Amino acid sequence: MGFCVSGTRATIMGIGTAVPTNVLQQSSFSDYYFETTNSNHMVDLKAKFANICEKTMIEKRHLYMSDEFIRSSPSITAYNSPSLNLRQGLADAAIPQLGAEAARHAIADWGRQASNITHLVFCTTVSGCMPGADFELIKLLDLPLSTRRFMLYQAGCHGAGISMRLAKDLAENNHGSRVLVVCSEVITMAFRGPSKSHMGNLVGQAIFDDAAGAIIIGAEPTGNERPLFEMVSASQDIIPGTEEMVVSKLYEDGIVYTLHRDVALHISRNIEGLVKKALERASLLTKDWNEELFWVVHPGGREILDKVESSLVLRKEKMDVSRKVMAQHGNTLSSCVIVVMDEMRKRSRKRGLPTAGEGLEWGLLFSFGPGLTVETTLLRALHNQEPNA
Ligand SMILES: CC(=O)CC(=O)SCCNC(=O)CCNC(=O)[C@H](O)C(C)(C)COP(=O)(O)OP(=O)(O)OC[C@H]1O[C@@H](n2cnc3c(N)ncnc32)[C@H](O)[C@@H]1OP(=O)(O)O
Repeated sequence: MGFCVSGTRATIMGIGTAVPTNVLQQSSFSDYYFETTNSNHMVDLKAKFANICEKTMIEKRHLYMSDEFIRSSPSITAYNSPSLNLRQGLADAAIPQLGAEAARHAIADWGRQASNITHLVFCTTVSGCMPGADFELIKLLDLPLSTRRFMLYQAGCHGAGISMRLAKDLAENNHGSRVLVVCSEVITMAFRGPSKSHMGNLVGQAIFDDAAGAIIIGAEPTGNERPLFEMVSASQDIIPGTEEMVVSKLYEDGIVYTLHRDVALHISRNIEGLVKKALERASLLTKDWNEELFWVVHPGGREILDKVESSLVLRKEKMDVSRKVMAQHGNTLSSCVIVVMDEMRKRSRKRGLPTAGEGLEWGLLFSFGPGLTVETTLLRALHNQEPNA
């Protein structure tokens, strides 16, 4: 069983992910963090941080920075110390490396040669240099020098949504094009010690982590391509009056962000309207959002998933995949929803379901970022990639 591809619409033809090998357990992270940042004297703050870590429902996280690097970099473990050179040096290497690993998996999943890629959209929330991570990726993957590149720095957690929307436009308007989207994130720029007067930093230290995600997007699949999802529509909205909710600035001591207590509240108050808008735009008359839709929601934090779920009156299992990715990876910024999509199609295949979208045809992908900005992608799951499905 499966659904047919409709004409020239962009489809997702391959997905890949990558994480660094250094794994931190969340249950012991407060001890590790306060020890390595020489902050054990801040007893009350440490207890508060341990409580936040527990409430995240994250189990483990992956970190590009090694234990040795963290312990030998006092300018990084301080709350604020000039450290941009050191941070940028690490990001210069990490962002393309991790992105290339995810891209190799996506290309293998797609099944065609890297030389068939025509466009590259590279996105990261951290780092900034020219020639950039997109340029490095061309070298690492030996992509054609004529690959048309788009580099998005300081993209935010909604970066995958932006990149996919751009890739959709490219794929649908350039006959035969195959767009490689890479979202690569490491928290190297923003890892810092605790401060009593900056709780948003502490929340971020408890949830943000490293991962890369890559996808291949193209229209009009050829015989040997087996698309997973069709991208029916892709849109962006700002939630009015929320620009102070998530703010990230680059200083000489790295990226400093503020996370307001009410991020989840604002997202959940607006999500129903955005769902309706996306469905109406496609003239989709779904009545039961539990029975008829699959959900790929950015795991920004436990509270965001909880509140989105309750405001849309979704059954708990509808957010299972986002929760699993959050538990196993934390919030990996822009790459997170790609990891969720990958997990969903793997789980669907394992369970023998007919589509990569938990057996359903229609689904919504949401990524959230500063602004607050919401990227909404309406997906149509085509078929499972299991050869005999
Ligand atoms: C949306 C985007 O732009 C993209 C992104 O992904 S950015 C990241 C967005 N994610 C977030 O902002 C995190 C969302 N928050 C959460 O998931 C949850 O609040 C959490 C897991 C961090 C904590 O769980 P919780 O159920 O709220 O725990 P709770 O016991 O109420 O709070 C723990 C403490 O942290 C404080 N706290 C939580 N979030 C805070 C924040 N953003 N700023 C300051 N303090 C905060 C609480 O006030 C509380 O303090 P006290 O101990 O003094 O009471």
